[in-house]
Amino acid sequence: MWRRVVSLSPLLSSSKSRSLNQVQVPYGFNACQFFYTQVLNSALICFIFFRFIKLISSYFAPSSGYMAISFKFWEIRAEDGVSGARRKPFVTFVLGGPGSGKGTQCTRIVNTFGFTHLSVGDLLRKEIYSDSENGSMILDTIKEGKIVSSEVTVKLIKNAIEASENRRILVDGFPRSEENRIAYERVVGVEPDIVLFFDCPKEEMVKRVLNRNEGRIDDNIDTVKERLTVFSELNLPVIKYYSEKGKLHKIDGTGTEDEIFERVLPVFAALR
Ligand SMILES: Nc1ncnc2c1ncn2[C@@H]1O[C@H](COP(=O)(O)OP(=O)(O)O)[C@@H](O)[C@H]1O
Ligand SMILES: Nc1ccn([C@@H]2O[C@H](COP(=O)(O)OP(=O)(O)O)[C@@H](O)[C@H]2O)c(=O)n1
Ligand SMILES: [Mg+2]
Repeated sequence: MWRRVVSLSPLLSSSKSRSLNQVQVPYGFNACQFFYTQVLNSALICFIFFRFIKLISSYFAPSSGYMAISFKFWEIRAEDGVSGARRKPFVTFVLGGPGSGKGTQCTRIVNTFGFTHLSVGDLLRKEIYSDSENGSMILDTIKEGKIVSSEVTVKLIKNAIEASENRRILVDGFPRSEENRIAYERVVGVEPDIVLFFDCPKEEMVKRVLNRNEGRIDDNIDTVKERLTVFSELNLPVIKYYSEKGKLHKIDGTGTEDEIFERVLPVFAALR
C-alpha cells in the first residue's frame, strides 16, 4: 500500500518525500511516513487547484461581475497581497443629459449590485466647499453650465477610484466631452468596461431639473438651457464613440423610476 502511494505520486511529492522513495521502504504499516506523504500530496494538490482558480479568475474578473463576486476571496487577496497589486476595477460610466435620472438610477444600482457611486458633479461640488485652490473656478463653471477642465476632474476621479475598497465603480456624469474622455484614458490608462446612457427628451429633463429642489446653483432655466446645449455639442460625440466601440447600453429614460430600473437590471444581471 505504502509503495503504491509513493510510486504514483513522484510529481506531487516534495523533495523530502522523493528521497524517502529512494530509501528502502519496508512493507507493512508505517503510519508516520504514510501520513507525511499524504499531507504533502494533499497540500500540493490544493495549492495547484487554488492557483488555477486564481489564474482563471484574474483573466475573467475584470470584465465579469460574476467572477468578481464568486472569487471575492481572491479579489481581496489580490489587493492585499505581498506584491500590493490591485486588481483592475470594473468601471461603468453613466451618461445622460441633466435631469435624465443618472443619480437616481445609480443609487438603485448601488443597492442591488453593490457598486460604489462616484458622482463627478458631487466631487466637484465638494471641492467648492473644501476651500481648494480650484473652488471658485469650479463654482463659476458650474453656474455657467460649462465643463470644468479635465485636468481637475480626472484627478478627482482617479483619487476616488484609488481610495475605494470596492472594485465595482459607477462614474456618474463623466466623460462629458471628448476632452474628458481622452484625458481619463491618458491618466488612468484604461477605458470603462461598460457605458450606460439614459436617453430622455429635453422637455422631460428640464421639468425634472426645475423640480429637483436640492438647492443647486445650476438648477435654473438659464443654466439648464446652456447645459442642454453643452450636452448636445460635447457629450453626444462621446456617446457615439462608445456606441461604435460596442460598450454603450442605451436605456430609455422615460417613465417611472421603477420602469427605468427594470431596463437597467438586465445590463448588470448579464454580468453575474
Ligand atoms: N423617472 C423619473 N420620473 C420623474 N422624476 C424623476 C425620475 N427619475 C429621477 N427623477 C427626479 O428628477 C430629478 C433629476 O434626477 P437625477 O437622478 O438627479 O438626474 P441626473 O443625475 O441625471 O441629473 C430628481 O429630482 C429625481 O428625483
Ligand atoms: N465631468 C463633469 C461633470 C460635471 N461637471 C460640472 O458639474 C455640473 C453638474 O454635474 P452633475 O453631474 O452633478 O449634473 P446632473 O447631470 O446630475 O444634473 C455640470 O453641469 C458641470 O458644470 C463637469 O464640469 N464635468
Ligand atoms: Mg446627477
